Amino acid sequence: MNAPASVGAALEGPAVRFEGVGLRYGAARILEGIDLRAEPGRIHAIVGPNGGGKSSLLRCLMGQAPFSGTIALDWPAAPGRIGYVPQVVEFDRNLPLTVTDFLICFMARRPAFLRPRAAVRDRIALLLDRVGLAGKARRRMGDLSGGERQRVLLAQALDDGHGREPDLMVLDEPMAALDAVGAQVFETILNGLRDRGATLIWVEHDLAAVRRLADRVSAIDGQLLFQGAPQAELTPDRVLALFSHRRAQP
Ligand SMILES: Nc1ncnc2c1ncn2[C@@H]1O[C@H](COP(=O)(O)OP(=O)(O)OP(=O)(O)O)[C@@H](O)[C@H]1O
Repeated sequence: MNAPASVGAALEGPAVRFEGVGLRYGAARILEGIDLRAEPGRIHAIVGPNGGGKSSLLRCLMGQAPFSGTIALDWPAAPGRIGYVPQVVEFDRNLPLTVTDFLICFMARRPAFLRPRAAVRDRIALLLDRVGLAGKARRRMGDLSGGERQRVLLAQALDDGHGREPDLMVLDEPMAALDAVGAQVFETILNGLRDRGATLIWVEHDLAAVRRLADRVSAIDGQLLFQGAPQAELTPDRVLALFSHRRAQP
């Protein structure tokens, strides 16, 4: 089987600017005054305590939450491709939706009950192999383990429907259920995208992984608490302060 031409091709990530971003749900102030800038060819991690607003910030970026302030994508040329790995997607065990059906919905832009074209089937096989799920194409989504489901969510973000990888990759705790091999697969994919020029914005709780992989980290708990290089910023004192931070109540 031939790999799509874009595997290994250069990517053109945008600079992503968040300026004074705020988010309220009714009276609840979820985010306030968030300023950060993610650069192409860099992995930008976002860390912070549960309920600190990390997923909400990604939802603002993806146009899924009514934020105030500015979020701008400065593409180097024409707007490129965006991949999004959400935190969780639940599937009913009785839903007759296989891994292949699920991926077809994203990649073929046509109903899953229509047989996919051979080229799409080949790309799905390639993607599943890449995330370590070869042989699971016919498994029902509801029957997958948590880690297997996370690998499928990663796979769907790696192909825009035309065999092209994302220039901007947005990931919400993609490693939460991965085993050691899955984490290794994930790290290889992340590093590969970064090395070829993608912009990566990555919400993560595993601070050791952030120190290992990220070029920059922003710590948020409703507001931006600190940001910079992970090795310099994620000191034991800073981490303790971050996770014992008490947010001001609205
Ligand atoms: N649609 C909504 N309506 C009201 N409150 C919401 C809504 N979505 C999120 N919240 C609240 O916003 C806050 C931030 O949630 P969010 O999921 O962004 O946090 P997080 O930092 O990603 O947390 P975790 O680390 O647990 O994943 C939480 O208190 C949550 O209850």
